[in-house]
Amino acid sequence: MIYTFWVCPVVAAVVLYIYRAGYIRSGRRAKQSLLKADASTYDFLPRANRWPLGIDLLVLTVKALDESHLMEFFLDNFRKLGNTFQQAIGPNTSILTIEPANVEAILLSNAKDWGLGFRRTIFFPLLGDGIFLQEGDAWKHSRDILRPHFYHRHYEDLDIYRPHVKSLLEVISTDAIATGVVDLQPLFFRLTLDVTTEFLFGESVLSQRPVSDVISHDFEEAFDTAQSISTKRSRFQKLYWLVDGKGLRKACKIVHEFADGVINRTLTSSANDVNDSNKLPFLSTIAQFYPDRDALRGQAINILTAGRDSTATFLSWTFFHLVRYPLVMEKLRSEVSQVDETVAPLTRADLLRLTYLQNVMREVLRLHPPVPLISRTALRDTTIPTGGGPDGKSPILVPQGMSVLYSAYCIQRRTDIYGMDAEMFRPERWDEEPLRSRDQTHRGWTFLPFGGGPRACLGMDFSLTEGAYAIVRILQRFPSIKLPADEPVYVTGRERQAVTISLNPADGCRVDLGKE
Ligand code: HEM
Repeated sequence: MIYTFWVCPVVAAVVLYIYRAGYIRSGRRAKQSLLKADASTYDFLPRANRWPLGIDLLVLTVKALDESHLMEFFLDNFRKLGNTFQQAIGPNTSILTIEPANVEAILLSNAKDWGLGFRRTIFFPLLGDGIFLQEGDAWKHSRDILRPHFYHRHYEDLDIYRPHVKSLLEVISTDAIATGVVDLQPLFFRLTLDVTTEFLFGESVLSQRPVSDVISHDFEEAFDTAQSISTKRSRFQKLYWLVDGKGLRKACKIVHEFADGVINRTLTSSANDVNDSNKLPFLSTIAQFYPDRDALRGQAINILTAGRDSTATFLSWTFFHLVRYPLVMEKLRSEVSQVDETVAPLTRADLLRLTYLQNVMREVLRLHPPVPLISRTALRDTTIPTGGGPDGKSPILVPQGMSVLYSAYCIQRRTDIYGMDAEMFRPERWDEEPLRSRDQTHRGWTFLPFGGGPRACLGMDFSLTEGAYAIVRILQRFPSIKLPADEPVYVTGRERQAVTISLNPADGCRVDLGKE
């Protein structure tokens, strides 16, 4: 088992040392703060681990990861322990919650008390200094600079997606020639890479090309490796440095060299095209704010990561569900047959009018949010509003330095919020009360695939438009798409899942294109 070294004695000794030091410090601080705050201490929260240092929890977590059932494991813990509990693994004690009120406080009303914690240290070698890892004024500056590039008028006509979705349809047809069965997942990753690079650099890397561009494929491989090592590191928190620093450095070097090459090309061709500043690509416009090349590369890789992975994952889960729910597929197919690109090019507004499609996308994001778990770390002693005390309703004191994790995946499967059929893929639920009447953006902090508050996803509309357009075109081009005969079917949530930077179907998204 690849994670066996986690429990080797040397690691255990280091963990024990740091754990004791950390525990004593945070315990002292918590007691002092309690004098000031009318909140109950986290000590009384149900605990996911029983053994010291959370060795039992560590073993179970590693097993769940190995079996590709990590989110199911989290969900089981919430069902056993309640909506807010604590867990300790090694030196890290954290609180996990699926209370909408706690999420609202952390992301919005009390956001000033919360920071990104270890995210910056762990992901910096790959992502560099970009919006995902910045805080305070640096983050606000980036957000102000990047936000205007995401206005929907830039992609209202869908021109940015059109050629790449066309290439995707061609690749799917070619791949399907032999058996009629295709794994869409890797193809979606290339589609979203091509779209995002076009969006950022004004010129796509065209990774879907049949004669593969070796450099862009090396980049994809290195990008995946760097993300996977960084994600493993994030699970180790303070002990992140134990995980494959050499592999990470090697992969990051390839990613950075690739990004530098594309950035150089973009800036050189923009310099030759100074007359039409409206046509300057995203990157060239932001380059004036980031004369330092490392900073510019950082922003570019941040957007590239966000733009490629989550949208590809979202599309994979969409087809994963559609082929398993033929009635939904049929209803959706009937709706998308109302629009026809050969009559007039589709626009974003046309896609928004396809209401069943919008419901299907919401339902996919509910059951399989690409970012299933998010953490914030207390910048100072603070509280979350509910989950503590004997009745489980009092505020909870969170000492400075402690992390609170919320899981959109687990909140969005709560039966008291979504009904007893919360585990079922049923897009119709979005037309029913009370979901219909919830506010569109955060649905009362119970629908959080794009986060919330001031750091909510900047690319939400861009990715939903890309996803909607790709779904429509695939269904129109391949009207007989279905589940391959030999494909296993599990109850939703029991399928194998891979958790890297985003949540993916671990066995891909195989579909049978049937007779065209
Ligand atoms: C289905 C697709 C997507 C999902 C589910 C998603 C989800 C998220 C989530 C949950 C966050 C908040 C993270 C946090 O609170 O720590 C976020 C932030 C962000 N997303 Fe997305 N995202 C998607 C697509 C995109 C795309 C396509 C782009 C850009 C091309 C993008 C750009 C960003 C940026 C820049 C941030 C950082 C915002 C900040 O820190 O101020 N996202 N995304």
